[in-house]
Amino acid sequence: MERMVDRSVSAAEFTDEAEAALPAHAEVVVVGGGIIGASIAYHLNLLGKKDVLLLEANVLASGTTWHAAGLVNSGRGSVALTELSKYGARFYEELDEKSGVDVDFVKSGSISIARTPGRVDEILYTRDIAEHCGVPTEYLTEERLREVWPIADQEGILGALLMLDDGYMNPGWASVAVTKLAHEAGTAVREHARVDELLVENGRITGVVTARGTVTADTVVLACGLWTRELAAKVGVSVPLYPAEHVHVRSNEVEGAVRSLPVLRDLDNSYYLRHEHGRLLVGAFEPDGLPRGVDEITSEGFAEFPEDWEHFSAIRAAAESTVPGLKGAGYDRFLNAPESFTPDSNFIIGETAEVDGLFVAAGFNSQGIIFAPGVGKKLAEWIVTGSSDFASTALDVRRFSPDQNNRHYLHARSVEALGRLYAMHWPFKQVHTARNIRRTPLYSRLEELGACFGEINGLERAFWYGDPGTRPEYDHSYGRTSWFDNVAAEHRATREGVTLFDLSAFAKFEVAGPDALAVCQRVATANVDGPVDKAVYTLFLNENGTIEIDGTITRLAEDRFLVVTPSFTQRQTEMMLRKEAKGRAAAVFDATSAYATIAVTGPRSRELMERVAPHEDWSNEAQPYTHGRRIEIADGYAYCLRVSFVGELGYEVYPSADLAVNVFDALLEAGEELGVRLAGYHALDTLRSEKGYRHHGHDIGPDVDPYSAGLGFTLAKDKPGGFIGLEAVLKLDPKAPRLRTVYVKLDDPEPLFVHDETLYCNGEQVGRLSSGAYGHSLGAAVGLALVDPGVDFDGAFEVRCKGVRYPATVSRRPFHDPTGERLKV
Ligand SMILES: NCCCC(=O)O
Repeated sequence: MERMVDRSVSAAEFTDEAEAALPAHAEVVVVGGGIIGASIAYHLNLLGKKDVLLLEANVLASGTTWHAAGLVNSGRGSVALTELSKYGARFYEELDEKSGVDVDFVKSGSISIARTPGRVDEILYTRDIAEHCGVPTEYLTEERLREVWPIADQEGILGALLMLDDGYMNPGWASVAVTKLAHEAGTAVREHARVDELLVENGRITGVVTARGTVTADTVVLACGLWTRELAAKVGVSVPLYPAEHVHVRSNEVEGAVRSLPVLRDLDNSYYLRHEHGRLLVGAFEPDGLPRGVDEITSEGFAEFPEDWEHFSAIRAAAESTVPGLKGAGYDRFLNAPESFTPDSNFIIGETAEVDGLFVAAGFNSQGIIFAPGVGKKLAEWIVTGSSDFASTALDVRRFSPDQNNRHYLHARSVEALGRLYAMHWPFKQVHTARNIRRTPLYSRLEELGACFGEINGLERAFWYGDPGTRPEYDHSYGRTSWFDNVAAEHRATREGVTLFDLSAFAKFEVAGPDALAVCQRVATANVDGPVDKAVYTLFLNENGTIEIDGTITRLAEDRFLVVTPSFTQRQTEMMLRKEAKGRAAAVFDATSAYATIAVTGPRSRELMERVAPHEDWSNEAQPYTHGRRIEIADGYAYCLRVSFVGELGYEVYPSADLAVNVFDALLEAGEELGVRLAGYHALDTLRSEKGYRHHGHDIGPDVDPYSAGLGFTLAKDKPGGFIGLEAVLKLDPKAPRLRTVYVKLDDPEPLFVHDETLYCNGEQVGRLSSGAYGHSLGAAVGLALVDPGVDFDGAFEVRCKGVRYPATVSRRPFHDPTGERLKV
């Protein structure tokens, strides 16, 4: 039976109810009968949700799933994603037996080959992370590669990593198998039931309207692939994803193409090879993808685009050069079909900011098969418990700016989205499409002054500054880059003199009105009922008691608060504040773009402030640490907070956007004699790593509770009215946290941290680096780690970087200024 790319799969395989009338109500409606929707429904059933309805516009698996290549690949760039893919690989291995459907899972393993030294570094990092997660790997010698992939020409191959538990299977039948399991566990399945509208009342989802009638629901999950954006947009919900062409072709029979042949990824040449019936499938992840608007997709199911051999020619040439047997074999199928891609190439899951009870799982960037089981499980838990419990920050639907949902922007970005999967994942790698869309008020000035920009959340930020007279450009490496010394100089200037950082990307909200205090008290763990002009560092928890956001709240007046949080939590912060403000006498105003934020930082920052704002008293008494005030500065006024994210004396100045350039220029001019320098986000990261300040999305997130993060001091458990997550927190024992946050420094000054390195104590794995950077003052890589709480602090520590274990020093206290003296001078 020809089952790959099979268009005959349907719920008819296991039920005759697929065309039956729709129920009037379901507790959860899952929209989309592909493998993602099926997995969500099934995992909901496993958690005890039995009233689940799965709606498919066409027949099962007729969206993106049918033309997937069915690759099962657990090698990922982070522990969080590897845990999800590991779950997927194990799930598929058992799927035949569990479901009674032959999904043809072949545990062949998969190999990533490296043709450049940088790629060798990358696969070594992938191996470190895999092994951290208990995923077996083998770094192949030339001889072993010849043994497992005898039909490849090894010319130009510098390294190869075999992931032993990987493989491939039939995606359409896997989708049927999972839907069948869900059906047996309680899910009602309906085909030819396209959802046309979502019903929303008072900010909450109440149901769906389909071609076959209306179904009311408490929760709706959109798992309908590239159609998700348009459906969500109908109710004002932003889900930025965009379709692009994705191609795989199948050769005629090739000698040596056998079932047991591992999937081969030639990442540097942007293609993969997998066996199929004695033939080879060649799949393309070309750097110059071809985006297509939804209006170009004319078919509701089994959508395809025409063959385009010309666009495919570079991939074909590369594949035929690696596998000489492919040359002349000819091809019997060219499959070109749409998949959906997101602006940052991570998929999109979670509850939407705009509509309560409306969840999303879409934009899988061609990785839907491997992630379907893990995402199904995690999203089902999220729905049932009300919040995520894993490191989902980088996947959360709320991470985007609403502007990133613009179709012109998405089209431009999607050109590179496909290729990003196989492109080098250099540390600090930047996107090159759809740039300069959102800029801070200081952007042009910073550009003139040599800023090298990076993009996060669609917003340009100054990451580092080039030498005068040069045009700063990123080069990339897993080792030291050409701009390493520039960052070092910015770092040292901050520790020793004074620097300016443009931190205008911060999300900023004003909460005002008689109930403003009540709103802020509910969302914040800290007690913000302090004196006017006092800033408080706080966490925002979810009901499960883990961390959603961190930031500062400053009381501007009795009834007015300034909430400042990380840039990519802007939507989430807004959602939390608005939810609490609902029905209360409080207004929430998103002031993110209304104000710039200029951080004036370093031991000489006071001197600079004295010069630029001479009418103010800059003594410690007049403005102690963590206090704010309105100051007369340059040619106007601005709010000024005495806080710091780098561990030095410092001020954050918040001029209105229209005054920002004036204030910035005045700071530069006044600072000239003091040797003021500009500094960017990379220096910010090196500085805060030495100081041990947590970075949201790495050291803290929904997988970490306040005690594990070492942030128990932010919990005002006795404050009137409590806070979101208090009940869950009260169940935790502060003296016996689940994990512990510690500070780690390598003894050897040479190696660099990338992400998620494994920490060992006395030879045993005890945790991982949650973030790290080069500590230019300390002269070595430095970071934070989440470790087993019982770790032996007197033990011998090591950190694994690219397969080598380096001795490390682990401390309970930050390495830089542990008592905070430098902040309070
Ligand atoms: N959908 C194709 C997946 C490609 C890969 O996992 O390498």
